[in-house]
Amino acid sequence: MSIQVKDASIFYGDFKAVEDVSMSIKPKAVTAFIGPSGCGKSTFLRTLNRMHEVIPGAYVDGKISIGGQDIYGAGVDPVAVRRKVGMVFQRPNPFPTMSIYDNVLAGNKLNSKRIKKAEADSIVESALRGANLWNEVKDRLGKPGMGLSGGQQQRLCIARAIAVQPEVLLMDEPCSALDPISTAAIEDLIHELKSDYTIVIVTHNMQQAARVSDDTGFFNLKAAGQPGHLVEFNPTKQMFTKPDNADTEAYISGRFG
Ligand SMILES: Nc1ncnc2c1ncn2[C@@H]1O[C@H](COP(=O)(O)OP(=O)(O)OP(=O)(O)O)[C@@H](O)[C@H]1O
Repeated sequence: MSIQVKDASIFYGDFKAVEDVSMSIKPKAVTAFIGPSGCGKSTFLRTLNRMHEVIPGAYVDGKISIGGQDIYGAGVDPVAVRRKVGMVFQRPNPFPTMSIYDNVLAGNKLNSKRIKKAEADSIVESALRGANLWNEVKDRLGKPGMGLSGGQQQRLCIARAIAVQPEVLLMDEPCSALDPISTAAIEDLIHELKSDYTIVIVTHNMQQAARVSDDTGFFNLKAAGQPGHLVEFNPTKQMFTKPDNADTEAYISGRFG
């Protein structure tokens, strides 16, 4: 599903963290957000599934539509939005007391009343296959999710996110806690997942943005304490070879940030 953002400004109480962002995110493609610390990448990402507003006093101005639906429209249930727009966080966060099997199903159990065993087994297998984890865990599905390596835990969290069949996957620095081999596994997975999902990823790693994304948005801050804004949004290839903006060029060539 495509995501259309029009004049979004994002607040924490009186503090405007992000100002006037407009962009069009393509369906079944990977879009990366880059930019220096504090420019509002994560804040903006969390507005795409209404996670921002769980912080008291936090709100969004402007319009955000996903697949044509205004997700902040009157009567829209934020829980339904979050079901459609899944999220994977920086640190793998499997539920510590749950088995691998139950971790994958955690979202489904919240959403629906009862799932038959055969259906549950099939959801678990296809989500774990989708997350490239099945072969590593199929013989120990009843063991705790916490017993996996960091990279496996992150793939388990991706399996949990895709088990509810979302349309969009948001990833907030999904590799920042991982070693290079696990990072490569997640990047390969992102590449495969984009044939089924619209993926938006925040990353500090510009090489990663260049490797995994089709489009890139560069966010920046005019000065500390000022709101972040979107400087440039372009196909990744162009962004990393011939950016439109001099500040983008300075950032990607490592002159600041
Ligand atoms: N819960 C919060 N309450 C108040 N202000 C916040 C909160 N979370 C973030 N901010 C502020 O909003 C601004 C944007 O932060 P955000 O974490 O979105 O930036 P970022 O670009 O993702 O940074 P980083 O790359 O360091 O993760 C910062 O000024 C930050 O201090």
